[in-house]
Amino acid sequence: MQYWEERGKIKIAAPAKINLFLEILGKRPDGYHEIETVMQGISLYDYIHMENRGKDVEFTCSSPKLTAGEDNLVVKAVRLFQKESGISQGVKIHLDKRIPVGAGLGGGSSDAVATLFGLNKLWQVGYDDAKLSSLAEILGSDTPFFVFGNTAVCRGRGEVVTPWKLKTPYTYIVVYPGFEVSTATVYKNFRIVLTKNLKDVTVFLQSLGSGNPEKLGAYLHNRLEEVVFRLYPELEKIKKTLAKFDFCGILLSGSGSALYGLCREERDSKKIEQQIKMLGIGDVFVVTSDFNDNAK
Ligand SMILES: C[C@](O)(CO)[C@H](O)COP(=O)(O)OP(=O)(O)OC[C@H]1O[C@@H](n2ccc(N)nc2=O)[C@H](O)[C@@H]1O
Ligand SMILES: Nc1ncnc2c1ncn2[C@@H]1O[C@H](COP(=O)(O)OP(=O)(O)OP(=O)(O)O)[C@@H](O)[C@H]1O
Repeated sequence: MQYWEERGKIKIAAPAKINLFLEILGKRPDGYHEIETVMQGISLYDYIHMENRGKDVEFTCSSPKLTAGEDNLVVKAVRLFQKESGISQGVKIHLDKRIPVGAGLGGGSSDAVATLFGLNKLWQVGYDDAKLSSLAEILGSDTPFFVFGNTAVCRGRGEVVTPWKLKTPYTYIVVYPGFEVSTATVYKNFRIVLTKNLKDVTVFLQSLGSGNPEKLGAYLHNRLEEVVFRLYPELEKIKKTLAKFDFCGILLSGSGSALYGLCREERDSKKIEQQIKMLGIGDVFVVTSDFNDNAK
C-alpha cells in the first residue's frame, strides 16, 4: 500500500478492487462459497489519516453513509491489532471515503487492511505481510488480497492469495449506480445448480497477460452476475446501456452494484467518461491498473 509519513502522522491510500474473473466452485460446510477469482487493484482510493493520540481510539469518517462506531471496519481493525500486538495505546484516525460503499469494490476490506498496515508502521510492530494477511482474514474474505494488492488470483473463500505479475496496465471505467448491494444476500440467492460449464482461470490469465484489451474483454467473467441481475434488473439495463460505448468488455464487479467497462484505448477514456456522466446513471470513475500511478 502507498503511504506517506510526516511528523508522526501517516496517510495511507487504500485502493479499490474489481473482479476480472470470478468462478464459484461449490458451497462449503461452513456456509461460505469456494471461489476462484482474479482481483485487480485500481487507482480509486480511500485515504486513511492516523496519528498517535492519548489512550482512546478517536475515529471520524467523511461519509454520512457509514457509522464511525465499533461496526466500522477501521475500528474493528484497530481493536484486532491492539489485541494481537498487546499495545493498548490510543490513536486518532480519519477516513476520507471516496470508494462507493456496497459496490463490490472492496472499500471496507481495503480500509481494514490499510488500518492494520498503518498501525504496524505507527507503533513500529514489524509484522510481515504473512502476519498482516492472517489478521486481515479475520475481518473478511476479500481482505488478504489488499495486503498484496495489484493483481492476484484468490481462492478458498477468497483469502488464499497468489499474486500475479501484470505487465501491461489496462484502463477501466467504473460506474456506481447509486445504491448498495449486500454480498450476503447475493451469495444466499446463488443456486449452485447454476454452476455448469465452469470457466478455467488459466485460460483467463493468458488473456490477461496478452496486454491486448480486445482479448481480455472476451474472457471477463463473473458467475455472480446472473443472480445479481435477477435480483436487480436495473443493473442489467445499465450493462446494456454501457454496451453502446466502445468497450472491449463490460462486467459487474464482485457482488455489485458497480459495473465496469474495459477501455480499448486509454486516450479515449475521458471522452467516454463524459458521455456516460451525461446519462445520469451514476457516479463514473476512470481508473487504471497501473500502480506506478501516484495516489497522492
Ligand atoms: C463477492 C466478492 O467481493 C468477490 O471478490 C467476495 O467474495 C466477498 O468477499 P467479502 O466481502 O470479504 O465477504 P465477507 O465479508 O467475508 O462475507 C460476506 C457474506 O458473503 C458470504 N460469502 C463470502 C465469501 C465467500 N467466498 N462465500 C460466501 O458465501 C458470507 O457467507 C457472508 O455472509
Ligand atoms: N470502512 C468501511 N467502508 C465501507 N463499508 C464499511 C466500512 N466499515 C463497515 N462497512 C460495512 O461493510 C459493508 C460493505 O461495504 P463495502 O463498501 O466494503 O462493500 P463491498 O465492496 O460490496 O464489500 P463486501 O463484498 O464486503 O460487501 C457496508 O454496507 C458497510 O455497512
